Amino acid sequence: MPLTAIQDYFTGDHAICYGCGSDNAHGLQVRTYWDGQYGTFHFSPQDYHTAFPGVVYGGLIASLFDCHCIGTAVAAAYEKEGRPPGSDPLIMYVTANLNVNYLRPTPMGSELMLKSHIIEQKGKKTVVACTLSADDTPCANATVVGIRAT
Ligand SMILES: CCCCCCCCCCCCCCCC(=O)SCCNC(=O)CCNC(=O)[C@H](O)C(C)(C)COP(=O)(O)OP(=O)(O)OC[C@H]1O[C@@H](n2cnc3c(N)ncnc32)[C@H](O)[C@@H]1OP(=O)(O)O
Repeated sequence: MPLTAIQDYFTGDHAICYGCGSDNAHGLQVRTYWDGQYGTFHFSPQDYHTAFPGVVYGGLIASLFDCHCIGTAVAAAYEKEGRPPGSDPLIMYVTANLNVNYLRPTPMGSELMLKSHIIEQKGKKTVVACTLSADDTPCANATVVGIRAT
């Protein structure tokens, strides 16, 4: 597991994203740790992240999937090119498609774990799959299509 998340290499205009920008004080601060096979991210929902009593808001879950999977696509692209993360020329992806399945209510009060992996890397398109678990129980999964922007 790397000590530095891929998003910590993003600077300037690439660090303002609501989901993962380190310069966005109001953002979610998604951080993706890529080990060459899986991307991992832990998130603890706050009281205001609720949908109804005891259950995490689904839109928040979609946002976590979005930035974690795009971070996974970026990290995997650097690896595929045999370059250190963050090295020039900068690699960035945007989201073309985000598909979420809510499998069961995601409980408030537990740390959430997102685990992602690459389904496809072809040309400028990368497809990433991800599962979100609470207390080792999968609560949602997603597929994200990322398109290389830079
Ligand atoms: C400064 C400038 C750089 C900025 C760099 C960003 C920096 C950021 C830093 C932080 C990171 C944040 C991460 C947050 C993630 C977001 O929130 S990003 C914001 C939300 N997303 C957007 O605003 C994207 C809006 N959409 C677009 O700009 C364009 O539709 C896209 C996504 C670039 C694709 O357009 P395109 O390049 O013309 O794509 P095209 O050549 O037609 O298709 C390429 C491939 O993608 C597939 N594809 C295209 N669209 C779709 C789709 N909707 N569904 C499925 N597949 C699709 C095609 O089928 C094709 O597949 P193959 O035939 O190659 O197998």
